[in-house]
Amino acid sequence: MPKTIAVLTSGGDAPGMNACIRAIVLACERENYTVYGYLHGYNGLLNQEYTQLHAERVHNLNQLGGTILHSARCREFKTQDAAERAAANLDALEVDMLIVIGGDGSFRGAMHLSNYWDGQIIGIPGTIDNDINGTDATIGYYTAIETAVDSIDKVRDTADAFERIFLVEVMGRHAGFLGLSAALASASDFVLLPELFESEAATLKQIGEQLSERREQRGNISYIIVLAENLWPGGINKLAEKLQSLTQSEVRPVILGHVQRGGAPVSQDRIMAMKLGAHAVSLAGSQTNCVMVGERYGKPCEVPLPVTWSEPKPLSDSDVNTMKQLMNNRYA
Ligand SMILES: Nc1ncnc2c1ncn2[C@@H]1O[C@H](COP(=O)(O)OP(=O)(O)O)[C@@H](O)[C@H]1O
Ligand SMILES: O=P(O)(O)OC[C@H]1O[C@](O)(COP(=O)(O)O)[C@@H](O)[C@@H]1O
Repeated sequence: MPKTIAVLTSGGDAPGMNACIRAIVLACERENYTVYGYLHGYNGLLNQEYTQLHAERVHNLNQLGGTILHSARCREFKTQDAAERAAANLDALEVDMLIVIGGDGSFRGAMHLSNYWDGQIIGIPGTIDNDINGTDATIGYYTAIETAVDSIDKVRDTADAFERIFLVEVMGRHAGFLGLSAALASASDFVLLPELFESEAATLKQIGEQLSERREQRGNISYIIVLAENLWPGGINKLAEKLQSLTQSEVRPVILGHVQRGGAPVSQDRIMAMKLGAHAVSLAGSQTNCVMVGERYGKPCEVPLPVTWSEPKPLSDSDVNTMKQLMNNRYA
C-alpha cells in the first residue's frame, strides 16, 4: 500500500546528511511513497513546516555538505506538550513513518515522540562525533576526520618552520573518536582524549616527559598535541599557558571548530548514507519500530533506539594501542 514517509535532520549537521535524504527520496519514489521533509529539526514538526520532496529536488545532492532540510536544536521538544503537538501534526499529514537523521539527542527526541505517536519511527546516525552505540560509524564522521587531518597537516608546516609546540582542538563533544582518528592519521605527537584522561597533573607530567625525551633525541623540533574539546578544565588557552611554563617554549593554540562540520562528504560517508537511507525506507510497513538503522561490518543493522545512548561507545582498542605505541607512550 502506498505510504507517506517524513524525514528530518536534527542536532549537529554532518556531511552526508544530504546524501541520505537523497537516498530516502529515491527509494520512496521507487515504491511510489509520498515523502515530506520537515524543516529545522524538531522545530519543523512543532510548526508543521515541511516541504514535499521529489527526485528533482534531490538532484545533484550527494556531494553537498550541510542539510537542505536545515537542522536545529529544539529545547521545547523535550516537553509532553511539544511531543503531542508533533504527533498531531504528523497525523494531520497522514505520515506513516518518520525518519530522524541525527545524533543521540535526536534519538532521545524520537523515543520521546514515540510515547505520543503511533506511527513508525526510524533513526539514522548522523553526527561527526561517532558517539553512537550499535553502529561502527556515523554519517559525517569520516569527512570530519579528513577535514581535521587536512588542517593539522597545515599546522604541521608552520610548526616545523618555527620548531614550535602546537595545541590543536578538535570537536567530538564528550567523545574522543574524532580526536583519536585525526591524531593518528596526521601523525601528531600526543593526543588528549576524554576516555583516557586521568588528571591535569598526570597529563602535564606525561607530556613533559615525552617532550624532554624527544628533545634529547632529536633537538628542538616541532610537537603537535591534539586536544579533544570540553576536556581541559578552563579550556585550550589554559592548557597552552601551562605547557608554556612547563616547557619554557612558545605554545600556539588552534581551535578547528565548526570547519569540521562542513565540506563535501567523503565517499565512505556518502555510501553509508545511501545504504542506511535506502534500508530505512525498506522497513516501511514492517513491525520494526523505534530502531536506529546503523552499519556493522559494512551491512545495515537495526538497533533499538535506547541502546544507542544507554552506554558510552568505547574507542577501538587497537586504535588506542597503536596511538600509545606511536604517540603518547612513544618514549616511555
Ligand atoms: N531527552 C530528550 N527528549 C526529547 N527531545 C530531545 C531530548 N534530547 C534531545 N532532544 C531533541 O533532539 C535535539 C537534538 O539533540 P542534540 O543533543 O542537540 O543533538 P544530536 O542529535 O546531534 O545529539 C534537541 O535539540 C532536542 O530537540
Ligand atoms: O554547533 P553547536 O551547537 O555549537 O554544537 C557544537 C557541537 O556539535 C558537534 O559538532 C556535533 O555534535 P552533535 O552531533 O551531538 O550535535 C559537536 O562535536 C560539538 O560539540
